[in-house]
Amino acid sequence: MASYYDYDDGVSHYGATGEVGPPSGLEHTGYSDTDLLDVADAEKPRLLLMGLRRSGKSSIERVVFHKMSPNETLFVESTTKIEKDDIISFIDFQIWDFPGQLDFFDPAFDSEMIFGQCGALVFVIDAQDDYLEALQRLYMTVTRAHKVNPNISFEVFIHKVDGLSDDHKIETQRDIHQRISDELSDAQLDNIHLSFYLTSIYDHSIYEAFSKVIQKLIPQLPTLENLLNILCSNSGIEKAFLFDVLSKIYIATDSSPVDMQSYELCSDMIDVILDVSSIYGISDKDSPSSTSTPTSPTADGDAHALIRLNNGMVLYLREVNQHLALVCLLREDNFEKQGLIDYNFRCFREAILEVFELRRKGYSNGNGAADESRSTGKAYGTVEESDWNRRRAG
Ligand SMILES: Nc1nc2c(ncn2[C@@H]2O[C@H](COP(=O)(O)OP(=O)(O)OP(=O)(O)O)[C@@H](O)[C@H]2O)c(=O)[nH]1
Repeated sequence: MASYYDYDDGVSHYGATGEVGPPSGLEHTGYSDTDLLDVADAEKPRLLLMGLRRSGKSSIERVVFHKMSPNETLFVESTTKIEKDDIISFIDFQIWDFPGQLDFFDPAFDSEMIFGQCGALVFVIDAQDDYLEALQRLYMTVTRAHKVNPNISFEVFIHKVDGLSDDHKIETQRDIHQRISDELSDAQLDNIHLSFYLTSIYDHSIYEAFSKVIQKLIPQLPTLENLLNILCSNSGIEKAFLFDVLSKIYIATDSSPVDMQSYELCSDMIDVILDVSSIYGISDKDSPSSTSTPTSPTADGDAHALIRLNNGMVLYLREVNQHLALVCLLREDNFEKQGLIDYNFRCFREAILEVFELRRKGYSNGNGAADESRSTGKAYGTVEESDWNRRRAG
């Protein structure tokens, strides 16, 4: 049975009742110093968080992956060393949070090692501040990283936009895009592609942006989208999201356009279910079949929930496995055939598990997938609980 879990730092986390230490889903190693890289770290896909001091890098990481409330980030201390964070969830990767005052010309700065296995580089710009210096740093970072590893995807978060009017947001994004594109084009580096996102930790925009960043690291994305499309068209579902429950990042959605309101509703539903199940659900110890420490909201790993909205729509959540949940939005009329929807969901779940099972086998046999992961920085999801336990023990 899952519950919110309090670390010493008072941050709420999703984990298993009665566990001592970090919850099974999310572990913060909090170690520093690049010299201590071990082999396992070197193999994990890496996501770098860079930007000037106080731009909001650590806050983003804490809010998205450690459930810190946005207001608490006011007290986050400045990062002085590279902080690595193992995200052991459905998406198994490492986040490296860099200090703002990073010096690229320091001989200790090993570009090859840092950018070599990087899948994505997220550069955070404080939109409430003068951003000219940040743009210079962005240019320097992108050109250096691209030289070492041309496969990195560059993601620019134009951050703290909660303090800006809608017009100002658009104008800032346009200006930043224009300036950096001009600089890259002057240096004949037009082949470097940057993606821009308007973000704030005070709303869902940061989750939405991170979802898109992470999706680029998931090689199975087209298959997942296809499966979701098939599910939606055969079950009368208007919109479906496949969520990583721990982070509330959606790892895939069907191909109909994402509208922010539907996304927010589906994402909020996960919070509601976790909160309710942590208070009223069956505890892990109560379950006779309980042998391990599942992060599933129910003992049998088959959680589902339904919320009827006052506009004739229904929100329906089904647990896929301990890390993933499907949340969909459909018309109440279509929900009359719930049996059909549930049957289709079971087929969908089997297909998803098969996709990742194949990948996992490739990964653990070392027959190509792992090598591919190392060179592209892609994240390989796995589904077997035993596998998770093995990794945690390691
Ligand atoms: N208004 C607003 N403030 C934010 C947002 N994100 C972060 N902040 C604030 O920005 C300040 C700096 O955040 P940090 O996360 O420490 O910034 P950092 O980039 O990690 O800073 P260094 O560790 O010094 O490099 C904190 O006071 C946060 O509360 C946001 O989306 N909106």
